[in-house]
Amino acid sequence: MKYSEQINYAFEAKKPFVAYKNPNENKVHVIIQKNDELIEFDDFNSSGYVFAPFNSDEKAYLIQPDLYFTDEVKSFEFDSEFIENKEQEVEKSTHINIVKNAIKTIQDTEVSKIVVSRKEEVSVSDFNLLEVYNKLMSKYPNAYVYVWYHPKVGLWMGATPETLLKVKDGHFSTMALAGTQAFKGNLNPVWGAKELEEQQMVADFIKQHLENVVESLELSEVETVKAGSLLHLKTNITGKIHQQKDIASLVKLLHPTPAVCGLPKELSKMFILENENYNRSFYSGYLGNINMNNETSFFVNLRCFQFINNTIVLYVGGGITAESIAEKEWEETVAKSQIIKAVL
Ligand SMILES: C=C(O[C@H]1C=CC=C(C(=O)O)[C@@H]1O)C(=O)O
Repeated sequence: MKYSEQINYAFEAKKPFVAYKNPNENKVHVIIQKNDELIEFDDFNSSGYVFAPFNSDEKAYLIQPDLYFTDEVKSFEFDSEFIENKEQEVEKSTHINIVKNAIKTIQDTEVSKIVVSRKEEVSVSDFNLLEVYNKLMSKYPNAYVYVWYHPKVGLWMGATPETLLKVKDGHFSTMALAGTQAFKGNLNPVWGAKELEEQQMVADFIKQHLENVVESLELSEVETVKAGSLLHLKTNITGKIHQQKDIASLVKLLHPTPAVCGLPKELSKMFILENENYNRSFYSGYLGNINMNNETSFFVNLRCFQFINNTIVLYVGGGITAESIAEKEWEETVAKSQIIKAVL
């Protein structure tokens, strides 16, 4: 079956579906649900495709795999149109104020990191779902690239560099991803103290929280990874779990990770909910298949956007620590927004 035809068919017929491509894989996986029932996800023993929001108090959904197939991805050539960043003085000063507020909170309280994010709207006159999805796949081959649709929720797309949790045959893997700088041709650049510390906090958090609940755990050396035009720092964390049913507790421990929320988790989450001035919805939530082919693989919903009424709403954020400079944090979100705008 051809993924392009099936995606177009499901979208036009208003059937819930998801298509995704794993990092560095040359095939698209497609899951289509027969009816348009909106199924809430709250049982980690279920099987299908999970789409969960940042705030676990809001609803997560499951797409049932009534039809599941994979299809080869062809290679595509696209001209990259560059969408100019228009002046965003109001958005910029709002974001900078929230970042300054986060820095002050970090200086004055026990909070050590807060991820501050924002959304940005871009009007698109002729949005072609398949064309944009193909562009995302061809431009970001080492990302997890998905398009998710439910007629009662909406359309989301993204190309994320971050794994939340993978579990297969009693083995798990996750990652501590944080720190950002522009890629300028060098895959081994020098990293600043702020970025190294920010990433170390994420790795420490994951290690501390998982080591008491898993059978074994190993951390790799920190490495630099490329995500589109950006570089991040990453530690791979792998090991064994005691039992398959541990997946629920691992996800609850990890989500939202300090790469998208902060430290400590509850206080930084409270800051975000009180200060960001918008609802993150599914941005910085997680998504992926659960218990399909004996495998669960969840990714963090980053570098993503929603399509509503001829408008793209894209979501970007960055980790704030005591060392942050507000202006630079704004620029980091502008660079992250370009990853999406490059395919529109
Ligand atoms: C929160 C985002 O990125 C996270 C992942 C990698 C690097 C990040 C950073 O450098 O701040 C963020 O923690 C986002 O892209 O919206």
